[in-house]
Amino acid sequence: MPDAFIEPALFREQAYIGGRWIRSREGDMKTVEDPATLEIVGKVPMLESDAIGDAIDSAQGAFEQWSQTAAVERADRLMAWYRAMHDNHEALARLMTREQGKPIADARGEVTYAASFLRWFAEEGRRSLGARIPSENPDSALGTVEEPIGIAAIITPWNFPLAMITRKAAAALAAGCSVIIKPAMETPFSALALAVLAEEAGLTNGEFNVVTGDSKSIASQLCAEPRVRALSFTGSTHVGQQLLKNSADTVKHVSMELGGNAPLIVCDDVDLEQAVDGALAAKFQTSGQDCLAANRIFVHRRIYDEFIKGFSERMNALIVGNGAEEKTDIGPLIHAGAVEKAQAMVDDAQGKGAKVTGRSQDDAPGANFFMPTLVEWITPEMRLFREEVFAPVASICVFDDDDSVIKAANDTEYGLAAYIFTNNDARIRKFLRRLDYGMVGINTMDITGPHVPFGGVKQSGLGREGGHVGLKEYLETKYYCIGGVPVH
Ligand SMILES: NC(=O)c1ccc[n+]([C@@H]2O[C@H](COP(=O)([O-])OP(=O)(O)OC[C@H]3O[C@@H](n4cnc5c(N)ncnc54)[C@H](O)[C@@H]3O)[C@@H](O)[C@H]2O)c1
Ligand SMILES: N[C@@H](CC=O)C(=O)O
Repeated sequence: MPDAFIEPALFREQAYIGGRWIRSREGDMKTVEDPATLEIVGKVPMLESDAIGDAIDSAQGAFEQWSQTAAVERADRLMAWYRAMHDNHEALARLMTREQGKPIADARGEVTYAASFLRWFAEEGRRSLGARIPSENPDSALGTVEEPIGIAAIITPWNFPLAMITRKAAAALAAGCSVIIKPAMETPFSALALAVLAEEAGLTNGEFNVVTGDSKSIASQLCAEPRVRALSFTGSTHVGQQLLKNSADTVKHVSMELGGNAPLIVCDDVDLEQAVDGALAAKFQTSGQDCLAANRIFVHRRIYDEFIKGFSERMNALIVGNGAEEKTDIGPLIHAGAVEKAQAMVDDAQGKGAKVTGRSQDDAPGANFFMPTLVEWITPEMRLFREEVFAPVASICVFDDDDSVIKAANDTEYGLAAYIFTNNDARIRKFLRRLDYGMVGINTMDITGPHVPFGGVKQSGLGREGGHVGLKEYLETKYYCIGGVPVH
């Protein structure tokens, strides 16, 4: 049984398939640990392939009905689910902190963010409009209708255990698709809590399924299945590439939200306090484990010393601890491997001449914690320049002019988000045009929400989630031509 921090009504150690709660046939379970304390949170079933087959059958049956319901009825279900999330806001946040480790304030923010997609797509689903095409033949009427694509398989990461599911599932369900969710096995309980609330909202016929088990084999089965028409993945570029290959044989519609390597550029004309605030938030939110995290901070040489002074004072004041404590700013990393990777990347930079400051790692409050670290004089041959560190490590580069910083910022295979801090309008226009990224924040790092088209270019992904275009990922345009219709 979970401890008192977790609301028992939302806690399920079973998968949710076809409106039923399912255990594994052989009884195999996977243990989930609290990354802060290493205590066991609970266990989830390692489903066998026949259970995944059941999920596909249920989703197909559900699709045939759900796709035929009125859009307003689907909207009502999504709004009921939205309200259920709000009624259970604190319980969802606590469960997330327990299994993911993020500070409780961040978890509360994510619950609000995750629920916002349900409301947005409840509204947006009613506007999946077709079009009339002016005919070139006086006897024909031409147009398009938007049809739901079919079953959508949704595979999500551990860093945003609720929002990465609702951003996809709400769009798919609003469009008329049924969904099969495979959450990260580090954070399955948030997904299962979402299923408890989906059940309460009346999604009980296989429209919404959550399966747990071996990620690679479940993903392979979903990719190989022709009835699964869409695959929407959020996670690392490496796994995304594998899933793209696996989806080729059944020619699925794929949406990929992959890794980032965001540059954050601080020009010499800025309000320094605003830039320090923005850089701290862009780096340390979600304890640095965010696809939008500023992975490389470029600071103009003229303001370098002043920026570093303000940034490091504030960084060293961040409170590192168990996310369940209200005062915590930085929680644990997801597992020991993430700590090892961050240390190896810092060591690599130091070995190549970078300057490393910050509190000693000996002060870390547990095995999975990484103390906030500042690494200066980062250069392109260092791993911290090339790879996502996914830890509270701030990598700082210096620059002298606009052209060189734009070139350096674009010198990566990633292209998710970029940030600029400047008060010069001409510079804003130039950077906006030339930064090769899907999303650009100007004088802010607060760029997301249900209403925006979220997504990256290059190896950061394919497609967009959220906004009006988010619905399109789950719709096929069907063209029609009616002959023998005289046009008056
Ligand atoms: N672009 C975005 O919107 C966005 C949002 C959040 C996270 N991310 C990215 O996600 C990454 C961190 O998440 P992660 O560590 O969970 O990523 P990951 O790629 O390791 O895992 C993502 C999902 O894929 C599953 N998975 C892992 N290995 C698999 C395999 N071989 N075959 C099939 N499925 C497999 C996991 O169980 C999980 O459900 C970072 O790169 C981050 O930038 C991107
Ligand atoms: N912070 C992102 C998720 C990336 O990890 C978002 O806002 O969707």
